[in-house]
Amino acid sequence: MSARIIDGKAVAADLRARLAERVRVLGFAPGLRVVRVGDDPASGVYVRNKDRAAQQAGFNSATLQLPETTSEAELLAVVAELNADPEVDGILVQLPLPQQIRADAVLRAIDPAKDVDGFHPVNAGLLATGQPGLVPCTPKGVMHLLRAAGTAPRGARAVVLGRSNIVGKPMAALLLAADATVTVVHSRTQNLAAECRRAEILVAAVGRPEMVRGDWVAEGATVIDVGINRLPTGKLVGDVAFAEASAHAGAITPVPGGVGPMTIACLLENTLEAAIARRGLAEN
Ligand SMILES: Nc1nc(=O)c2c([nH]1)NC[C@@H]1CN(c3ccc(C(=O)N[C@@H](CCC(=O)O)C(=O)O)cc3)C=[N+]21
Repeated sequence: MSARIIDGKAVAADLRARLAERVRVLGFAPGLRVVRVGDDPASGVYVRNKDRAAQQAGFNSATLQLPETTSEAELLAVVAELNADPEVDGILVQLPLPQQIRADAVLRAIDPAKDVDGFHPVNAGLLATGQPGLVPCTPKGVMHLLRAAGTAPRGARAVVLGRSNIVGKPMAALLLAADATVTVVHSRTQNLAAECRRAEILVAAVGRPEMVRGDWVAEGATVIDVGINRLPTGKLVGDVAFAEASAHAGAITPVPGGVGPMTIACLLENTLEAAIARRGLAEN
């Protein structure tokens, strides 16, 4: 079998167009502020793509660039200012942060109502308990991709490879909320390949280039590759060996052009949701 390719770029463009239309109807520009400390290379492309997407969809978006030497207190002061600014609906502090700053302390300082990354413990807890809140962008984007691929989670065996707070855990919670039978596997799991081979939906989010081989993929499975790894050669690859996996999967996301663009579109979706909720508006 040769898998259908799930076109994340197209699904993201479609979502962004629908968000732009909702923003137009609402008649104001939702405010997004991204805070970047230092210049971690993983964040560079992301910040540029996000700024362009936000402007095009009618958002009021800006990136605050702080020096690598910024102290935790200084960053917390910036967050407090953004929390207090009525024009700001969404705040995102780029990770990773320099080592003198405790990421957990910063994430906890963001107003949960403006936490468009969905990383605040309040939003994580709301998701874990099945209550409405802001949901992390990457797993939210994966749910959109499954819908676009025609893969229904209900009753399906889903395996999530990776257990980070940013992707793995919220991904498992979303799949569970959508009635999948969810298994989370990780670096200490015995016989990873066999566990993955049981999956009808396989989400790879470990950050290890091409770790998932062809024989880890069940015939006809839907494979979602969250990894974005740059090889020493400069080539961008996912956590899945794409060519091998495509020989078994029914549908698969590419890297680039899969989950990455969805993360950005969902950041805008979250910012719009936050703007509507914070301002006490309803859409009709
Ligand atoms: N608080 C926080 N939230 C994040 O969501 C966050 C972060 N920090 N720090 C950095 C990572 C990285 N990240 C990406 C999102 C989209 C693409 C993306 O759109 N990639 C394109 C192009 C990639 C390329 O050409 O280099 C693609 O996959 O097709 C990449 C990377 C979000 N991150």
